[in-house]
Amino acid sequence: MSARIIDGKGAAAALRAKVAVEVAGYRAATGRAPGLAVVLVGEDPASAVYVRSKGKATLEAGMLSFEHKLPAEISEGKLIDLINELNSDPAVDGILVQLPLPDHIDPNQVILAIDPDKDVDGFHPINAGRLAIGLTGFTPCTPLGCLKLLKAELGDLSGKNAVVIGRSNIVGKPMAMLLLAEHCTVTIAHSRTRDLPEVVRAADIVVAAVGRAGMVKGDWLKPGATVIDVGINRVAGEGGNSHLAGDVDFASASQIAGAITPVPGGVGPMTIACLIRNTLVSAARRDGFELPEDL
Ligand SMILES: Nc1nc(=O)c2c([nH]1)NC[C@@H]1CN(c3ccc(C(=O)N[C@@H](CCC(=O)O)C(=O)O)cc3)C=[N+]21
Repeated sequence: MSARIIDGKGAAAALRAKVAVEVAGYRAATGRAPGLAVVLVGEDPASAVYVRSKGKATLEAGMLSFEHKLPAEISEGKLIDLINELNSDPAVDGILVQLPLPDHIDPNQVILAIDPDKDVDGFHPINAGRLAIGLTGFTPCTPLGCLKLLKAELGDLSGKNAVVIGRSNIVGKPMAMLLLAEHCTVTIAHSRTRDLPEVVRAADIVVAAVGRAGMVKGDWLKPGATVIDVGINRVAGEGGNSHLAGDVDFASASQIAGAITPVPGGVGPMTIACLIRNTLVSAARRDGFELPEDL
């Protein structure tokens, strides 16, 4: 084991503490607390767990949490009615609709209904466009968390070769945009990439977001590379047990990488910390309350 283990859990706790300090200042200045509305449709147990930890983190930061639990059978129209109410509710600074949604609801229609200036997930096309052209908006929480870990580890990223494996709207594409804005040379690899191991071997920075447990092996890595593992895969073990595994084969990768995030305890906790951060940013923008540059 030669790699440094990047402590995402610790970094997330530190970010949440910084946010809490700023929330206190915001409340003192404005007489109100930032509010996050989380909408959960149906009873998916994994989603229920995430929603609970988001609610807890929101309250711990001194913000208000509004949870809306809707039955799986709710129509797309009724869900959008709720979003419209939240859009015009002055107590709500951020709106998050937990994905995935049931099959009869088109997630694109739902995301389009969210006021872009309350879209703390950064999933609305307006925010994707703002990110792409360098305007102020909201950056999706998982890639933002990855970027914060990378900058804490490496400092200036300018000129580095970065390979993002995965091209989702939620992680891969916005991650590539963020790294480009940091002046990296960015390659987006995906399931049809030819000779992926060779592509990855050129990278100083590897962000793996493919959803396949253990896919990225140690011998794919340039020695000393910084590896950010976004994967959260539940893997069946012996005796009906299961555990979480990343997209990177940690045992082999940690022999070669310079630094690597663990799963759990890496990117996941940063995602939630960045959601809290984005909610405060939303509230602060509405009131012209100044936040530290680097929050
Ligand atoms: N609109 C929307 N926004 C999201 O941000 C969103 C979503 N929908 N749907 C589901 C995914 C997943 N997600 C996670 C957040 C934190 C952890 C996390 O903290 N994971 C812990 C482990 C948790 C465990 O033990 O299960 C860790 O990696 O250490 C994981 C996953 C946010 N998501």
